[in-house]
Amino acid sequence: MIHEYSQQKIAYLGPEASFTYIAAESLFPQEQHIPMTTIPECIDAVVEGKVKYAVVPLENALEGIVPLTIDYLYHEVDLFVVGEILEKIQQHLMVNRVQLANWHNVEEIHSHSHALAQCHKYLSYRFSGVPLIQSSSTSAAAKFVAENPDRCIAAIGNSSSAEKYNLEIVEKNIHDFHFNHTRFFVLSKQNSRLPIEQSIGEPKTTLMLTLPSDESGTLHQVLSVFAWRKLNLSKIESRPLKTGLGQYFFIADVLADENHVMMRGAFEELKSIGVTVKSLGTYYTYNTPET
Ligand SMILES: O=C(O)C(=O)C[C@]1(C(=O)O)C=C[C@@H](O)C=C1
Repeated sequence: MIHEYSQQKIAYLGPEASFTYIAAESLFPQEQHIPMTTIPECIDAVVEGKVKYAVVPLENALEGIVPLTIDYLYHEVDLFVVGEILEKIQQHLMVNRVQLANWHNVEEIHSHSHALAQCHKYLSYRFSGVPLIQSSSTSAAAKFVAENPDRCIAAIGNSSSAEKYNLEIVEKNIHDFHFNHTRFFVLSKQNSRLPIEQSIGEPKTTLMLTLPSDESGTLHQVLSVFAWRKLNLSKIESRPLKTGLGQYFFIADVLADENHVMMRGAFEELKSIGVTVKSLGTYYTYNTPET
């Protein structure tokens, strides 16, 4: 019997050659990559069943969390994380080849807000006063520069964008700190794990914790639930609940499987102290080739 391979659809923050595209392409080289304009559009595509998975940025080593991703997962949808991709981020300054001779005098610099922030020191030293224009992604910025050859403008992004949109890199590695990596989530409707080998490290579980309001010592209690069970938290961070000042939920990454007996016990104990626990599932980490 002949089995026909049918490609799965993977939504990503486009257009092609964004950092998110590189992450999606590295983990799903055989699948069909569907570009979206915003992170919520990527996430909604999974909810609506238009794609199997979405790849979205979650956290950058220099700039921290991507609030839109985590807030949308908490407030708007019920999805699971089935994998995590780590990617090395190198930012370059690029211009249209038509403007190559004028690049020192660029009138605007376009990029994603995270990318602009990762190059803050460089930009204020070399291009003080030049307007920084936010785009929906680094590759969208590169595409914009390619489509406007008569304007003396630059984009910040990766070398794939320069290649894809036929731009010239005029300054390489302009990010302010050498160790620049971004974490991406692979999201799915099913609480499962990706059937892909070559993962690195231990299984990780991401939890969203909502504490009972205004009770002293609750966060301390929450931390001790994990501490005495020797459950290692690799991250804990708060985000506003959007119900008023001083009200937060917490995102915690635990280096353990959610089905482990210690984790089950932790969930029970958290419930008993009034904490609402939403698990986004247990998943493994994958590296992009150059990470
Ligand atoms: O703009 C892109 O290329 C993206 O994939 C988005 C994004 C982000 O949201 O942080 C991803 C990685 C980099 O940190 C910069 C931008």
